[in-house]
Amino acid sequence: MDVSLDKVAKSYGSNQVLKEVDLVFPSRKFTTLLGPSGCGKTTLLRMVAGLEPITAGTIRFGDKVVNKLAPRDRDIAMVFQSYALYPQMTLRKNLGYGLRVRGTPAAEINEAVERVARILEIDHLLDRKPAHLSGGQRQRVALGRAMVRRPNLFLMDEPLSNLDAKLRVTMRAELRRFHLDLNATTIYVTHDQLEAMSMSDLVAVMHAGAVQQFGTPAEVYGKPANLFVAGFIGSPPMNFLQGEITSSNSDRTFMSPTVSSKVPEWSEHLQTGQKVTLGIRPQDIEIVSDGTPADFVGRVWVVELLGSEKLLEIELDDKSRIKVQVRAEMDFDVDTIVRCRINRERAHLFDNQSGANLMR
Ligand SMILES: Nc1ncnc2c1ncn2[C@@H]1O[C@H](COP(=O)(O)OP(=O)(O)OP(=O)(O)O)[C@@H](O)[C@H]1O
Repeated sequence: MDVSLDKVAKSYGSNQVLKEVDLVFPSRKFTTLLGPSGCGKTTLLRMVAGLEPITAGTIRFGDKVVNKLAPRDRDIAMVFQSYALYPQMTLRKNLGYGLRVRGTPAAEINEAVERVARILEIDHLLDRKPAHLSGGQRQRVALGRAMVRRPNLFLMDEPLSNLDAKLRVTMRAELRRFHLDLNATTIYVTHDQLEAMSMSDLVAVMHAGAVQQFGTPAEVYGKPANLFVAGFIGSPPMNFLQGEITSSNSDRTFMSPTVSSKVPEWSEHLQTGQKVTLGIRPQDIEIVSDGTPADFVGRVWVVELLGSEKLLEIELDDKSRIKVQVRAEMDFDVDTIVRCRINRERAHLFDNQSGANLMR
């Protein structure tokens, strides 16, 4: 069942927190709403759940308009940041709660609870109470409670944000695996781009109450629609440089006071004199040896070891800095002068007025 939003908007008084949003969450896909705090992701999720009335537009589950449908009639399961388990109940009771209040026969509840507990590998804990569980185990119980009912739609709002960093990474893989096993339509909210990139089939990048780009993780990373998406996705983040397009003969070049880089031949719609921002990821800059043509030259300002890579911060003449990622074996002392080349097939140029990516 697809979930579709058609010009869905939300205002609190005069404060418009969601502009007209058009989105389709495809059936059986794991789709993430990703964006910084306050961009409206939770509000959007709560509107899909029916917990928040919509100001304008239409929400459909399949062909059915659900604008006025009460949450309990939408056949959804929600998992929140706070697990909201019942402390006085055992896990078995916690997991079965949703079925019990619907009057499901005891034998059926038991079977469903045990099936889900096996999938989540918490079957040996069923007689314990939540206080005697670790954070990760509690999180699984919260997920299990949502899974027991086999809902049409899973809605999850930052379910991993209360876990420590290591467990969060483990749970990311587990959630992805649950999704592959259950194949239920899932809408997931997070501000953590690594979480979104690692788990999702599709990502809607949101900013200021609007969807900036909707695509696969590879698309939003490799072909960011605008400056916001380019800066938000990717770690370490993309470098941005202000400059303009110049031409001589048939060549066009991005020029700034410190950087000069030829522009790919296929980027035909760029105008001479156009003010642009060049975006380049630290992985897409290479340090070249003396004598090789370079796009810029700078001084190593600081070196950070990231594990199998090193991140160099290079200071240019105008004191601006560019991050360059190299293999950890490569040695660079601070204050060394280095020559750098931009991989121009991977560079992006953004219009300074609209922020739109001119290279798409
Ligand atoms: N009940 C409310 N009344 C008034 N304004 C609200 C209400 N709920 C949310 N807002 C405002 O709507 C905007 C979007 O909030 P929302 O919680 O959807 O953002 P978010 O992207 O989920 O952020 P976060 O990750 O911090 O929860 C914020 O500016 C918030 O202050």
